Amino acid sequence: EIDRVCSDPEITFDQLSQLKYLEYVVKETLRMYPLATLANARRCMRATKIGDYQVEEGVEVMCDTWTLHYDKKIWGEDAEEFKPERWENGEDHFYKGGFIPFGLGPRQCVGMRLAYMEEKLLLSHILRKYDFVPGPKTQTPLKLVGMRTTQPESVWMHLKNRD
Ligand code: HEM
Repeated sequence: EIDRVCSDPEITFDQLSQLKYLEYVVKETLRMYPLATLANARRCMRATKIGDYQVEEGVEVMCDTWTLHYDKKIWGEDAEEFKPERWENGEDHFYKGGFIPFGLGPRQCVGMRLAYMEEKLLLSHILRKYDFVPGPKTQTPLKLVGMRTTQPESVWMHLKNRD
């Protein structure tokens, strides 16, 4: 896909928008590894009821993004598998609010579009020249570390020249 769409040395914004499969890969990665889950906490400003739960003013409420992102009722029996194809029918195909790596609502991550663009741009430049190949030091599954944001403990990969 990248070879077909990005034929010039420079990669444009329009070309990035055409990289649909790469977008599915990025989304699927953010589903399986949501890296900033503590960021979408909220403080209740006025006592209210959410479903069966009474929430008092001042209480901090946090959604468990990890559980949501692996919920088989939303994603299907293959929720544990890395499957970019599941995004082919668009995001609206899933339960709204089931995918929240950037939070949701008026305070949703203001950098979301920039983050998508950066990830796609960087990956396209690398993948045009190299294949990622696992080596003896590659950690599988990834061991995540961190609290407010998480990242893999190590990411050892070999870059194999595609020429
Ligand atoms: C993959 C990358 C990123 C992830 C997963 C991420 C995730 C998040 C999450 C979960 C929130 C909380 C949203 C909520 O409360 O509903 C947030 C907020 C925020 N993010 Fe990001 N973010 C990313 C990249 C960025 C970038 C690149 C920028 C800026 C250049 C940025 C700036 C912000 C700011 C300013 C807020 C606070 C927004 C507000 O409270 O109105 N983020 N982000």
